[in-house]
Amino acid sequence: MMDIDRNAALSLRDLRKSFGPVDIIRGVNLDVIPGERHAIIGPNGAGKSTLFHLVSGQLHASSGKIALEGQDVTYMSPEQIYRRGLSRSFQITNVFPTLSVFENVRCAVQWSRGLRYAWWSLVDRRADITQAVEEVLHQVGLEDRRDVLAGLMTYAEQRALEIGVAIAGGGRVLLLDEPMAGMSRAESEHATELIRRVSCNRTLLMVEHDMSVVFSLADRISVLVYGEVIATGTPEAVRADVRVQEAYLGKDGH
Ligand SMILES: Nc1ncnc2c1ncn2[C@@H]1O[C@H](COP(=O)(O)OP(=O)(O)OP(=O)(O)O)[C@@H](O)[C@H]1O
Repeated sequence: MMDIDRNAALSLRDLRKSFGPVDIIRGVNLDVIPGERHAIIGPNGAGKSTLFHLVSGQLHASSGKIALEGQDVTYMSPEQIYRRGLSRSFQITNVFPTLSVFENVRCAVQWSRGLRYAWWSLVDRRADITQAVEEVLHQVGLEDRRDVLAGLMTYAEQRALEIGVAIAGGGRVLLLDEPMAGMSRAESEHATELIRRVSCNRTLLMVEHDMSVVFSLADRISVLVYGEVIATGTPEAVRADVRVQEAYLGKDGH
C-alpha cells in the first residue's frame, strides 16, 4: 500500500468499509490538496455519504488509512478529528430551531473552544467569542438575521447557518454534504457564492448532486462509482473522461 501523502489536507489510502458481507467502500485512494475545492460526485448509493462518515469519524474503516494534514486519524472519534481541524455539515439540517442565529453560532464557537460548561452570563461578556461569532455571521451573510430564531428562517438560510456552525470551529478542512439539496436555482446560486467565500482560506471537500454547482465551484472532482474512485481531475478532465461519461454523466451534456 502506498503511504499517505503527508502534504495533503486529507489523504485516503486503500480505504475500505463493509457492512456485514457487503463492501461499500472498496479501496479508495484520494489526496485532497490544501486549499482546493474538491467535489465528490457519483450515482445514488455509490458510497459518498459513507466516505464522509469515515473521514469525519462517524464510522470506522474496515481497513485502510485516513490522514488529516499528515496525522493518522483513521480510528479517532468525531470529536478528536474535529479538534484536529476538520469541520463538517450534515445532509440533515443541524441547527437548534429555538435558539437565535447568533446563539447557534455562539454554541459552536464556545464548544470548539472547550467552554461547554461555562456560565452563559460569563460567556456573554467574552468579547472574543462575540467577535468570532460576528465574523462567522458576516462570512455566511447572516448578520442581519442574528436575532431571528433559527427555526423561523427559510430553509436556505438554515443551510447557510449550518455552514456557519460548521466553520465556527475554525477547522481548516471543511466537509459539506449536499449543501444544495432541496434548494431552488436562485437559492443554490446564492449558496454557491457563500461556499466560494467561506472556502477561500480553507480546504473544501463536498458531496453534491447539482452538477452545475459542482462544475462551477470545484477545482477538482473525484467520481465515486460502486465504492471506487474511477477518476480524479479538473472539471474539464472529468467531463472528458470516457469512463466517467459511461458510468455516470451520461450523454446529455452535463
Ligand atoms: N449502516 C449501513 N448498513 C448497511 N448498509 C449501509 C449502511 N449505510 C449505508 N449503507 C449502504 O451503502 C450504500 C452506499 O450508501 P451511501 O449513503 O454512502 O451512498 P451515497 O453515494 O451517499 O448515496 P446518495 O447519493 O443516495 O446519498 C448503499 O447501498 C446503502 O444502502
